[in-house]
Amino acid sequence: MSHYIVEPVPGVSGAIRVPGDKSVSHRSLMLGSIADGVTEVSGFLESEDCLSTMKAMRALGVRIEQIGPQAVRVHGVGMRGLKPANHALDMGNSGTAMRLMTGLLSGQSFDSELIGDSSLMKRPMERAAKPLREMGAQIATLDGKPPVKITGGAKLKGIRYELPVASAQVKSAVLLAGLYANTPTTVIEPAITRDHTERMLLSFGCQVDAAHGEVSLTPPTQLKACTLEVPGDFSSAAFFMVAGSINPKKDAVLTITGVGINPTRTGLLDILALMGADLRVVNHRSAGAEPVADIEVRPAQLKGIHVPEHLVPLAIDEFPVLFVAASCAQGETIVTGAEELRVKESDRIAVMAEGLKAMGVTCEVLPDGIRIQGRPAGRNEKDPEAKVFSGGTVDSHGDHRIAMSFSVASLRAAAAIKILDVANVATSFPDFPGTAGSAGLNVTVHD
Ligand SMILES: O=C(O)C1=C[C@@H](OP(=O)(O)O)[C@@H](O)[C@H](O)C1
Ligand SMILES: C=C(OP(=O)(O)O)C(=O)O
Repeated sequence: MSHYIVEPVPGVSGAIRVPGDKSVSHRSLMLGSIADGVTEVSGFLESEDCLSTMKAMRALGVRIEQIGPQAVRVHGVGMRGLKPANHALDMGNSGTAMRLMTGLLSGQSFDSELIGDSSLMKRPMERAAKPLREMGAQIATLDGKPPVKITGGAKLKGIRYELPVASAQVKSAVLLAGLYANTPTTVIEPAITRDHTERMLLSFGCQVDAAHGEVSLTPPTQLKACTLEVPGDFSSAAFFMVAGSINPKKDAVLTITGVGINPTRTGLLDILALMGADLRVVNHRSAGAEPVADIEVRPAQLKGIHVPEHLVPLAIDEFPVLFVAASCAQGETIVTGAEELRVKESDRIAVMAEGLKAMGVTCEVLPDGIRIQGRPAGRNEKDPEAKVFSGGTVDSHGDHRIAMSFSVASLRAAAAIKILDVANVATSFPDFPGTAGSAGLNVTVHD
């Protein structure tokens, strides 16, 4: 099992680029595959999660070429052109791939089975299966978990579905099945979640209307291939936003270039601003349907806050690294309304609390969040170099975001941090140690 050794460093600075957006990359393969014509994708994230989706689409008969670094060409087969795979489709570590594919495969004429790694096999799938069954799909799960078995040939009807949890994956699964329904489908969200599916469907010529927390899709006769540009992943940039904020190097600027700043993803910008961070979003431009900018980060003394609950879904993958920021803040940070963190690649509340405690941070696990005491008692709160973390060994429990978050903690650690079970960092950020190194962190991989 591989691990990281992360040595303390004087600070981070300079300009870095993070790899392509994972959510957008998955969707580009799925929609490109069922479009008519050839879809070219640039900035594609060649991470294990997206490669699981690529393998699945290939197994369903789609020709996908990797035509250069981060560039793929998808030879769409049309909405009715997918072929049955001759084996179960392995979605690896990816909840997004499994839930979106459940929606897409519900509308096909053939049977499919979806499996995944040991983490994914424990994650809840009924949340997607339930509305899809209401549409007429035939889906079986095992005690609500994978394998997900989809019986083909169902005649789908459009539904009006009120999501019980704020989930872009469930919303997207219903919309993808809605492409194959005989009437329009509407999804009502309890809170705003990422809208990449809606934006990309529009790029493929599909009619999607979104307003007042409702998204409606009119089933198209075809999707038209297009050219897609994938922006840098905000969730990967998040590690460096926190690194630049807790940076012990005075007056340093860390710039992350080409980051997707879709407002349904940027909750961390708002949360860090409330904590007193100095983040500047500059050089606004767009990558097709997605807004992009550069983000400049300067060190700041953060203060603890109660994170507003409406920001939780807009920052859902950023909480592990936010907990690192909160540990460096003055005073207490409270997160509530975030029970979804318990059903990600790991229980991110429990696993982060375990690691923070192992490094001397006082925190209390709540059923739906956490309470973190910034700065362990007795430290000089005025000294930007005060060490917040003791160093030592933490276990990521195979969760990529936990491993990267504790790497960022090294900036304020008294000694090296050994992070266990880090291979899954490649699911979202294949060269994290390299990019982290160019910002000034010292992350080495060991077997
Ligand atoms: O739709 C997506 O691409 C994603 C949605 C979120 O999951 P939920 O929908 O389960 O909140 C997020 O955590 C995941 O990393 C990616
Ligand atoms: C939760 C995540 O991904 P997924 O649900 O696709 O496994 C993530 O990347 O943090």
